[in-house]
Formats: sequence, C-alpha cells, structure tokens
Amino acid sequence: MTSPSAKWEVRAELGVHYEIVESVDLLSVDNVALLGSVDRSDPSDTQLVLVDTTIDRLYGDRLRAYLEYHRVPYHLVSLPSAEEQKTIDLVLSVASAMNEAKAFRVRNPPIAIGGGVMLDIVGLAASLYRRGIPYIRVPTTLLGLVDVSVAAKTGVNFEGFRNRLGSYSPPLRTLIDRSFLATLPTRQLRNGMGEIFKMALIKDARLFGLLERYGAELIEGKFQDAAPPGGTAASGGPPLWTGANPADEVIGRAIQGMVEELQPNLWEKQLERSVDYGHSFSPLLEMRALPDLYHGEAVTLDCVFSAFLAAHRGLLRSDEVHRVVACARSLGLPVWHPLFCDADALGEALADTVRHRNGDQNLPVMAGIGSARFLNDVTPAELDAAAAAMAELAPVGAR
Ligand SMILES: NC(=O)c1ccc[n+]([C@@H]2O[C@H](COP(=O)([O-])OP(=O)(O)OC[C@H]3O[C@@H](n4cnc5c(N)ncnc54)[C@H](O)[C@@H]3O)[C@@H](O)[C@H]2O)c1
Ligand SMILES: O=C(CO)[C@@H](O)[C@H](O)[C@H](O)[C@H](O)COP(=O)(O)O
Ligand SMILES: [Zn+2]
Repeated sequence: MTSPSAKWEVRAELGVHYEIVESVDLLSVDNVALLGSVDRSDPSDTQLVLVDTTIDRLYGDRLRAYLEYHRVPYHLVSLPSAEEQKTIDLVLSVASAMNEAKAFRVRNPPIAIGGGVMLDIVGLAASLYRRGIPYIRVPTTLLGLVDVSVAAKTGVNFEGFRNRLGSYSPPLRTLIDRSFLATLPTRQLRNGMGEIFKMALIKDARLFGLLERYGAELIEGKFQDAAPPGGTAASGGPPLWTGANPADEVIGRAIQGMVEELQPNLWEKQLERSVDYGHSFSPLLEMRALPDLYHGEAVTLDCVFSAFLAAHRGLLRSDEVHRVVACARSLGLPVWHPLFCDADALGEALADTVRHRNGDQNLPVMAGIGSARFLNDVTPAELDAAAAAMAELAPVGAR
C-alpha cells in the first residue's frame, strides 16, 4: 500500500499552564489551599502525600492532624532526601507508593512536600507513572521556594553527573509558604540565597541592592520577620524595600525573575539561557565535591568564577567584581574552593556543559550588575586566568 516515498507527519502543540500560589500557614486546619489544589471529587480516594524525612520529623504530626481533621484517607510516605540520594532508586520507591495509593491518571494528584531533592524525585516519578500524572509541589527550603517552585524540570543524578536523568514535567500548582523556613538551618538558608544571588547578578540590579542591604539580616531572621529588619537605622538611609517587607520583596522578585526567564523558553529549545548563570562549571564540580558543597554554594562559586571571566573580557569593572564577592561573603556563601582553581577540572566541567548545550559554550556572563550576555569563545588561557584570580580569594592557610 505504501510507496517508498510515502510520508506521514504528526504535529501537535503542548500547551501548559501551572501556577505558583502563596498561601500562608498551609498546615493550619483553617487553610484549605492544600486540599483545594487536588481533585477530591470522590472523598474516599486515598490522598498520597510524599514528604522528606526531616519534614516528617518536624511537621509530620501537624500534617497528619490536618488530613485527619479534614477526614481525608491518606497514604503518607517519608523518604530520605539528600543530594547523594537523588537517584533513580528513590524515583522507583515513589512509583511503588503511587501503586500502593492506587493513584489515578488525573484525579487526586500526589502532593510532594520538601526541599528541591524531594520535589525533583517526585516530579520525575510523576512524569513516568502512567506516562505522566499531575502532582502538587510544596517547597519547604528557600532554594525550593524561589527556584524549584517555578521550574518545569525534574531530575536525578546518575553515574556522577548532576540531573543526568530527568524530564520536563511542571506541577499542576506550587504552594509557597515561607513559614516553613523558620525551621531551616542557617546554612540551608544561605544555600537558597545562592540562587537568589544568581538571579540578581544577571537580571535584577535592584534585587542585588536588597541582598547587599538586607540579605544577612533576612538569613538571621529566617525570613520570618513581618516588620522590616533594622536596615534603615543601621545604614542611616531610607528603606530600600517597597513591598510589605524585604523578605516578601526578595522572594517575590526572585520568583518573578524565574517566571520571566522560563516562560518564553520552558522546553529549552533555545539553549542561550541566562538562568544557566552559575550552572556552567558547577554541575560537575558540585558532584565531585559531594557532600562538601550544597547546590546553592556551588552555584555561588560558579557565579564568582564567571565574574572573573567577565572582568577579563572587560564586561565587569573591578569595583563591580568586588561588590559581587563582598555580597556573597555577606550572605555567608563561599567565594573560593580548590576545584574552582583547578584548570583541568574546570576544563572538564566546561566540556560536559558544552555537550549539554549541544556543542556551544553559550556561557552566560555578567555584563554589569543585573544584566547578562553570552560567550562562545572562552579559551583555556581565560579559564587559567579566572582560576588564578579565584585562588587569590583562598584563606591564607589554604594558599
Ligand atoms: N527542578 C529544578 O529545576 C530545580 C531547580 C533548582 C534546584 N533543583 C534541585 O534542588 C536540589 C537542592 O534543593 P534544596 O537546596 O532544597 O536541598 P534539599 O532538598 O536537599 O533540602 C536541604 C535539607 O533541608 C531539609 N529541609 C527541608 N525543608 C526543611 C525545613 N523547612 N526545615 C528544616 N529542614 C528542612 C531537607 O531534609 C534536607 O536535609 C538540587 O538537587 C537541585 O538540583 C532543581
Ligand atoms: O539548578 C537548577 C535546575 O536544576 C536551576 O537553578 C537553574 O536555574 C537551571 O535550571 C540550571 O540552568 C540548570 O539546568 P540543567 O543543567 O539542570 O539543565
Ligand atoms: Zn540551580
């Protein structure tokens, strides 16, 4: 029936809509945002809730009480969550939990509550289960709130490579509640600041100013203060924040920046992505350094290293480089690491990133504070020069 020249074509559009919604005190029994986000048209459906073990320890009792108060039959599964455990094995454990909870194709989506690791694992499992079911994200870390909250991507680490297995699978909805940050350890708050710092450097000079002025105080107050921290009195100037308080403005601007950058290029057909700033050398080096470096710390090191590359090209003045380094330090983030001074490791990391970017460097670099451009011709000599500049930041004993 078919001649050798016969040909059929299939074209389809993949429309997508999801939302990131703030809802304060999600686990209060009066707050129905959590259950209102899932289709519970049959109240006898078992609600699958996946949490990380720390969240279970800290919030498990409240969560169970919340579900029981609303008479929701539930299957609550608690999974370990650390970068070293972000593997396909845990994705399969989540798929088993979906079977146990008798998950539907669309109805009654699973709810994932935890940091970026947990959300990535559940997101990938949801994209595989029945070839894709919806899910709800509830980030509980700062990094989760400002970055994973908006992302369409899921992923797990594989054979020493970061997010080597993954999918594009946005959630149905992300619920944002910064009250979870009250229990987050200081180093994890700093870690989340790493991604906010990245966004400020390439897109939002005002956000950078807010970080310089209020960043350290926000970390100290775990982003909980309703009133502005004492920046006004301490610095003598008028307050910089314009929203209800600096915590909301910093989180809000970071999320808004992600939405603006991701929405026009959600499926990453365009591989020049400014949100890849801080993610050019770090993916491989972060994995090599495990468990020493958290993701946001590795991103910060890459941001500082790439600032030296930009300065070498005349895209950044020395006073701007100085502000970048000083701001990272004020946030308690690292500005030096031996792997970022190792030209061979840096070259290897860039080579893998070039493969990820389909053969081009597409290296985002700062062009002044708050804007970016892309380089495609960075040489090994430039990597050496930036590595040498980074080595100058080493603590005296480490030089
Ligand atoms: N999908 C995406 O596009 C995307 C975007 C950015 C980052 N990520 C991924 O996110 C991961 C990093 O996420 P992370 O920084 O949230 O780390 P994480 O998920 O490992 O969480 C950090 C630690 O904090 C604990 N924790 C979580 N919430 C807490 C709370 N409220 N109180 C006390 N402890 C709490 C966790 O149990 C964990 O021990 C990386 O694997 C990264 O690749 C994914
Ligand atoms: O780390 C991540 C995603 O894992 C985000 O912070 C970030 O904005 C970007 O999505 C990165 O550019 C990483 O992309 P990829 O290397 O995982 O493809
Ligand atoms: Zn990141």
